[in-house]
Amino acid sequence: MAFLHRTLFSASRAAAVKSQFRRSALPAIVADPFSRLASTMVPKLKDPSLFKQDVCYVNGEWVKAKSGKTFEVHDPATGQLIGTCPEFDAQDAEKAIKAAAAAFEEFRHRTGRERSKLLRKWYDLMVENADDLATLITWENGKPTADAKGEVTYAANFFEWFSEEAPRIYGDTIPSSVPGNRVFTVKEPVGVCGLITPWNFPAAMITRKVGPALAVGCTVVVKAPGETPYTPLALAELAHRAGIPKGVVNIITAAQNTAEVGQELTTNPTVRKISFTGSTPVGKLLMKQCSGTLKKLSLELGGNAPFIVFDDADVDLAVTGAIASKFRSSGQTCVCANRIFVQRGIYDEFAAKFAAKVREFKVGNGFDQGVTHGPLIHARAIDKVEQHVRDAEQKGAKVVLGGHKLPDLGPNFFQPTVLTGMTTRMAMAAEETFGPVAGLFPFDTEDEVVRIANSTPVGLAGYFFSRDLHRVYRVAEHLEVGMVGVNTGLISDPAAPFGGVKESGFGREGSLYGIGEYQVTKMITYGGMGKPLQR
Ligand SMILES: NC(=O)c1ccc[n+]([C@@H]2O[C@H](COP(=O)([O-])OP(=O)(O)OC[C@H]3O[C@@H](n4cnc5c(N)ncnc54)[C@H](O)[C@@H]3O)[C@@H](O)[C@H]2O)c1
Ligand SMILES: O=CCCC(=O)O
Repeated sequence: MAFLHRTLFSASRAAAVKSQFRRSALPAIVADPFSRLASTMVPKLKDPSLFKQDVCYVNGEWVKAKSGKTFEVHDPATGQLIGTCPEFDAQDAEKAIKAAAAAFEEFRHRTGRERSKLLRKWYDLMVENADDLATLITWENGKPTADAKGEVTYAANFFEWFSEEAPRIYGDTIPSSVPGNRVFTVKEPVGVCGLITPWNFPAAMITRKVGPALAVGCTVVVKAPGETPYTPLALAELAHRAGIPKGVVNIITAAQNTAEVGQELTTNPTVRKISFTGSTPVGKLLMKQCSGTLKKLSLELGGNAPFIVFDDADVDLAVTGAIASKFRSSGQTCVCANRIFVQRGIYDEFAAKFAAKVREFKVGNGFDQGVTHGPLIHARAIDKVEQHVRDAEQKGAKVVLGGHKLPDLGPNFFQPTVLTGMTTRMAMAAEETFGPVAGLFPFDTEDEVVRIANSTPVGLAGYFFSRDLHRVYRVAEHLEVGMVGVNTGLISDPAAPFGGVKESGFGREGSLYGIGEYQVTKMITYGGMGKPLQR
């Protein structure tokens, strides 16, 4: 666990990130894929063949969109073109679904041990190619290299975890209430799965779904996010090298056609399961679309995490936890602290220590040395952050630190911001900011803060800091969330069930619970059994 935390979260601050940018001149090994972009800033890959341009991975082959259409992908730090990707449409997606359906007939009958070995091989390849995967993540997502490396480790660990689960899929023997009957259950793979993932963890959100799906014998069509398609396509290349049979993993891309491809995945009767990570409005739409064919569904949606610091907490520990939870990936994770509640007796001390830590951040291009926080993903994200800060300011909050865009760095950069004097009338109290803005809300009593913490339609993660054992149990039990961090701001772990309640969705990813999301339970009754032996 400690290792995971180190790799995931503190690496960006600790490591001196070596700049990987080169301008113009490209050595021979970086020949084809980058050649037409030679005048832009191009990061160096050790293995350039991991950069897949203009092709998706379907039925074990690299294919273009039937229409020939492509969309552009831009570096969020520089705005420069990274490359183009196929604009798949419903027909292209249908081909991928057919490939997955054909592969399912064979793959479902492989033994758990065989599937385990395939996942393990894929894991090994991710580890071997970690530097290149991290480079792709930083390039298209913007997070600093050290954080991107942390994501690769986190992502690969889902394959490792589920490779270990694959050979251990058990059913039950059930005592029947009917004399002579024998009742068993077997766990079967649900079938072809449509997996739709967001840009904030270009690798980990995919492996967290694909790992359990393959472990139990499902086949998948992954719709990669239009903002960050190259990391998923590199994963597809590694799947190919790992010997994953053709059609078992298909990775497709779309930007403008996203809704059309989503419609195909959610309405095609061959697809038996949809797993989606993204915003609550899109999750609701996909659920509606799935209702026509009653697909099994997992929805990992938006949050609005309360982070509560009681006056009996270790303030320094709480500050460290709040920094990690709030500013991970520049605030762009669904489990980031969104509302930081601090009990009045320690409010000023906490605010001062917290702001001092934020002041140490270095914002910049994720490839640059010493940078701890990168850009946001796009202009829409910047607009939302700006709106939340201005709204809070107008309603009386004090901007202690930051509060503005950083146009000198690029259009997608925003200052890490600390606001004090927050109240529940402000937009940040009700909406997920998804950016580097920490609003500190004062509170007086435990009852009050738990009531406010729960007064939101979503419930993904919640955190609190306290040294009172009774309070620890009480508050953990009363928070209406799917995941609670007590005296820690970091809860993500492939071994732990990840998921929400209320409008944060349902289903659990990672852990042994993650396996069940891709299975159906079949009950078999054998009648007329159990007669006594004739002596
Ligand atoms: N609970 C979690 O595990 C989790 C993880 C990451 C992000 N999120 C949430 O995601 C949101 C941020 O990401 P976003 O703004 O990109 O979310 P989004 O819902 O707009 O997009 C997420 C993914 O869904 C795809 N998508 C969008 N509309 C679609 C449609 N009609 N049909 C099919 N696919 C469609 C997008 O291309 C993208 O790949 C936040 O609310 C965040 O909390 C949740
Ligand atoms: O943003 C959502 C996922 C974050 C995580 O897995 O820690």
